[in-house]
Amino acid sequence: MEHFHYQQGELFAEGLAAAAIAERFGTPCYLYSRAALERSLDEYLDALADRPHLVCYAVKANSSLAVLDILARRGAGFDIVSIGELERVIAAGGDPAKTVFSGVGKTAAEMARALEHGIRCFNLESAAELEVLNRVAGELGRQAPVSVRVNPDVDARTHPYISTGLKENKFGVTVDEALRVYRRAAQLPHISVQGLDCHIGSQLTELSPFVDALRRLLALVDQLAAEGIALRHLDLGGGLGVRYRDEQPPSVADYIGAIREQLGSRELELVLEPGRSIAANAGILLTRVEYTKQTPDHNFALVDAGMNDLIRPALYQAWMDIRPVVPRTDTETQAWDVVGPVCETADFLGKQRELALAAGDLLAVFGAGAYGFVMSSNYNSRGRAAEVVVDGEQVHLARERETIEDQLRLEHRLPAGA
Ligand SMILES: Cc1ncc(COP(=O)(O)O)c(C=O)c1O
Ligand SMILES: N[C@@H](CCCC[NH3+])C(=O)O
Repeated sequence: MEHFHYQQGELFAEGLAAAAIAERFGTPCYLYSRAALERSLDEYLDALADRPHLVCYAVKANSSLAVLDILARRGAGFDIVSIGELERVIAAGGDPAKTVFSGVGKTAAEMARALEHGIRCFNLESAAELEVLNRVAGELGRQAPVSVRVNPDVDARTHPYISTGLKENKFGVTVDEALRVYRRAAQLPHISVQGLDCHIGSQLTELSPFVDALRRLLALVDQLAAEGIALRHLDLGGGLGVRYRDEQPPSVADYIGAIREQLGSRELELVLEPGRSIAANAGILLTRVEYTKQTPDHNFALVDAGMNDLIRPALYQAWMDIRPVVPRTDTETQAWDVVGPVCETADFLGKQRELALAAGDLLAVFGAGAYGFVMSSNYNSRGRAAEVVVDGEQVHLARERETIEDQLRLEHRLPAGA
């Protein structure tokens, strides 16, 4: 059974009516399905069960403590890009020893904290970062485990803002530079070379860019081995796409199958960093229509979720499915622009959507479990949405709706007389 499904004329999240959840927690509200999260993680774990592997869920996709907790209990490791994400992993019960640290701008303080927690690996993105890490590890009397993130220069054929593996992107180092970085790393006293890393972009809907990147990586693995630098793992990053509209991304099983075919009999542990493919379709955003406004050429449905709550449509012109929570039969279907209350023309969730709706109706935005709440902001002094997890017939509040008091708590007027 789908975790979000229509039954008796209304939307259910697992065993609960979405309308009742919206009533209880208010809108806008993010809703995550525990079973959906577990199922998507299991697809990775099952496909890799008979070979050395570590699935490091990319925390950036959805860093809710409740979500991390669910995935940690199910056996996930984590891919982090800041020390804040590591603190979340730890607070959620995740294991630092199963955590890899990516990102182009790690600070010395972040490195020190990650070393103290004993993370599994640093994915280095530059030669300069290697020197800083060696120094920090030396000061702490530790060995820092590292991989070098290679930018294989393959076209991920995705939105330009989320492509990361082209030579013009800021991520990783070229294959030639990687060789130099590994040679240097092998000589440094506080560095322990562990693996090779790459991540070529997000929302990939074809296998060929992954396979091309992997071939280039394996050639480098062989070259390093010939120089006496043996690697323990290969980290292929994340990036597998999901279906938002009519995309046809490969299944997790086919994706892993293609990787396994290239790996052949190599013993290397395979590390993956999936984010979107674990979380996107495990979440929806519930929002209520506050007003409708019809002009001679446009129908606007003004909803209570804005671009500050869900920025993907505004930022990438991303198409996300919008459906009524309780579909009506008493109004005709028309093309609606579903727009938020924020003072920006880009503040829309969807345009020209064929819907039958009226003020007061609830809408659900699908595929909102990844890069949804995590990219939200307080723009227009709006409080961030509540997050809840549905678990069978139970519902847990994962994050309270943010109030203006929460926002004001960190701020100060100038002192009197200033
Ligand atoms: C280094 C790294 N790993 C993993 C991911 C997760 O990617 P996705 O959510 O597309 O699986 C990202 C984001 O694109 C990333 O930058
Ligand atoms: N935030 C992007 C994905 C970026 C991936 C980050 N490495 C999205 O919503 O599609």
